[in-house]
Amino acid sequence: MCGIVGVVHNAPVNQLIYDALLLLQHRGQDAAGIVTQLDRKFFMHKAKGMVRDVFRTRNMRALPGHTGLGQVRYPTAGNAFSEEEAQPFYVNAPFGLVLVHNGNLTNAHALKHELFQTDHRHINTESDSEVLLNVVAHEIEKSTRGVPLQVDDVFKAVRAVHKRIKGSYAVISLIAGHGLLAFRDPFGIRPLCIGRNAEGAFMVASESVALEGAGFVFERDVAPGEAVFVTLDGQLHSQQCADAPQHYPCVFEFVYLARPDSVLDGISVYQARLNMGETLAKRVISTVPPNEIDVVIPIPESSRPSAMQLAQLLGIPYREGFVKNRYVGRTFIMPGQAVRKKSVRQKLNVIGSEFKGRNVLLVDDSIVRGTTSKEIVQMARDAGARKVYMASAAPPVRYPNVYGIDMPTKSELVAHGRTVDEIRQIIGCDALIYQDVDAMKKAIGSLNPTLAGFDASCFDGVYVTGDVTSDDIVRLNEKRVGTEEGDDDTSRLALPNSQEG
Ligand SMILES: O=P(O)(O)OC[C@H]1O[C@H](OP(=O)(O)OP(=O)(O)O)[C@H](O)[C@@H]1O
Ligand SMILES: NC(=O)CC[C@H](N)C(=O)O
Ligand SMILES: [Mg+2]
Repeated sequence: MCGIVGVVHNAPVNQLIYDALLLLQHRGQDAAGIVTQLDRKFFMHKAKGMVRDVFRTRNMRALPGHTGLGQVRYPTAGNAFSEEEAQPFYVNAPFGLVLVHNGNLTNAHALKHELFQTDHRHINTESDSEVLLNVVAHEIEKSTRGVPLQVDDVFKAVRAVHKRIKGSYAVISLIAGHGLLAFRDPFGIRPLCIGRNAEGAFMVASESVALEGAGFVFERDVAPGEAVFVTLDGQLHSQQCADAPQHYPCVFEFVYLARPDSVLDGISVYQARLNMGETLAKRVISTVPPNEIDVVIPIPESSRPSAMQLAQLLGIPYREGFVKNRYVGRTFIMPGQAVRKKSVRQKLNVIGSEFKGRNVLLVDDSIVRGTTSKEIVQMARDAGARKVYMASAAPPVRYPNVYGIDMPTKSELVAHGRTVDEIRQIIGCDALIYQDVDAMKKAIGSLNPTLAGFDASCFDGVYVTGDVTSDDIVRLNEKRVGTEEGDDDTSRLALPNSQEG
């Protein structure tokens, strides 16, 4: 996941986009970029780093114009350490296009070849988003050849794009001199919503929190497969461009990725997490008698709503036992296992008195590589806890994700090919309680019964697009492994009884 935003206004947009990106920072910490448009000229600044570091006053001054877009990147393709893969991407024809992308294409490799051989287009990075931009450019070129661009040409192009690209994509693009185009894949895997402000300006963003924070009012989600086109004078056009759209948003957005104060696809992320805490409480009762738990302690940040609800249902005190260093970012979306591991200790510190002599139930939203839980359990023991139980508001993460979450290899997932007791031994806790896959889907899905379901592939191995082959997964793995600076891939976890396949 990355965070994306686009604005069409009748006033300067640079600060609005900056503010929105700050509110989307939790979706990507690796690189950030903004493009604005004045007349027909694009102005771009992008670099590696967090929003605050990438944009200095001089950079902001150099971003004039009333239309623009931006992105915060969490790499899921290509190389996390490459500055040139920061977004937005630009091509000069047709018209001049810039594009930002949240998601991951599963056929980028084949498309890159096809673009070169058939469309005579050159891709200069390993980024799937550069491939996507070139497919969009080629299809707009085809649909408008020789005549001025009409709104229908844009939709025709998106229809063709849907047919060529596979995987997950929420996209915002600017067509120089014409307007802002946004579209979402036919399964609506990655989120995208539209808002308007009092002056009639439009903002399209990954999460509703970005709209609200920038003074816009949420209007609606972009539907799966739908394209919206906002002309430079502020006219909004929209059309369904997919043949058989079905709504399967990524369940991991609700588990971890999105901010709790966002509402995605009609579901409050906060309420989804409360509901998961409720169903998790039932699982806890059947594993550890509640009278053997003295205190419920969340692992900051994302697990708090679930832990709070769980504690309330069990009638056990909810206490803060870990203090988060607010200057350390999210560890899961950091590139490289070595840096992730070091960061857990830098990020979280114990309040010893909450652990000493107590049986504690630690609650996290998810256990992926096990980096956090392993460290945290040890920290609880070092602080004098008698028994350390661990509960995860999400089920075991057993399968690679190919739709924009950086867990491409089975071997890095602590739950892959292991029983819960084997995972418990690795993490080092006295009992380990996981959410159940169906219970999770029901807990979140009950908040919007109109959804067809969820992409929960990392939990159940079902890839909703229906076209992901094991070869695709291997290829996506190859692209990622070995790209992580300072990574100790083979020693990621000290696994006593590995059954990796
Ligand atoms: O098993 P792991 O591979 O360690 O991944 C899971 C952990 O990573 C995330 O926390 P993160 O620090 O990224 O963000 P948060 O502050 O939002 O909880 C998540 O909330 C879990 O705590
Ligand atoms: N997490 C994302 O959405 C990543 C977008 C794109 N695949 C990249 O790696 O830059
Ligand atoms: Mg966490």
